[in-house]
Amino acid sequence: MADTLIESAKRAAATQAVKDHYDPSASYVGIGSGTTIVYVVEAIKERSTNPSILFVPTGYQSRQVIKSAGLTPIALDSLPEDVLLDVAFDGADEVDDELNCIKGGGACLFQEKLVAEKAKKFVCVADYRKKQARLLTNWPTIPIEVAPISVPSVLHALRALGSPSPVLRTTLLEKSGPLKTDQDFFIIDAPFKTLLTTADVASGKGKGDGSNGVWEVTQLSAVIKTLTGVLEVGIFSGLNGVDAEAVREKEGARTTVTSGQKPVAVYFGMQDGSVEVLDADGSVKKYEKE
Ligand SMILES: O=C(CO)[C@H](O)[C@H](O)COP(=O)(O)O
Repeated sequence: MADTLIESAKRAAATQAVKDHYDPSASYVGIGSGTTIVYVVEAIKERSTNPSILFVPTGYQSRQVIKSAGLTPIALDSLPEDVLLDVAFDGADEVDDELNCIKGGGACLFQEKLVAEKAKKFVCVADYRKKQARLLTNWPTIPIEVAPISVPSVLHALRALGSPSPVLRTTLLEKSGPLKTDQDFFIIDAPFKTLLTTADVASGKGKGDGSNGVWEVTQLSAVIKTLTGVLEVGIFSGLNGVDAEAVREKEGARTTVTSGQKPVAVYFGMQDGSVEVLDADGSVKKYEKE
């Protein structure tokens, strides 16, 4: 029963997100990974009238989902450097009040971040379990993609940063050893205390610099990213694509490398069948069950 509720919530959120953000005249659309994205692709398929749209996957599973729907995948690195995706859809493991996300539950965080950053707008789709005021409330760990040889040193550094028991993720069949990502890297799952938002820090709820083991989302992500051997961190924070573009327009060449990785909107399928949308501008919209 709970499972049916969760799947209906995912489908409702995906259908609404596609209705609001998928333009059938788009050229390039990013498609994330996980179970929720399957409903996004299903909804896109229903609306797609343009066979020339190309879909950019975030890994093996995502590519399979695109192909099974009869849509055309294109690798991210086949695109011209200056081309942006019109939109990218993806799921998340947890999303906070500021639209910061934890991703990487399915081990695809590196390519997911590349695709989110390449999109004019990244739209996140999730069910009600993922909606939490602060990250690391319900979802227990930060997924971190690392080079295999760096595992002992990264585990050691994470403990020093305040993660009590970071672990190397294994395959479901534990005896098969560590799970390998699409890059042939490994994943470390690191628990931390519940993360502060930037608003928490601004209002004096803590420095968020790791003192007493308490981190703010962006500061923790930045510190982990500096560890040698870390390819990417499963925290999507900072600017979103629309804000990043505004910075580029205002400041020109000096900041052309600025890219957004946060969603512009998150669609949550709720238990009562409605869909709640958190927008980057702080507004909340509700679509009642159809
Ligand atoms: O980040 C991801 C994979 O690395 C997924 O988007 C995330 O785990 C959500 O998955 P699901 O839709 O199955 O709950």
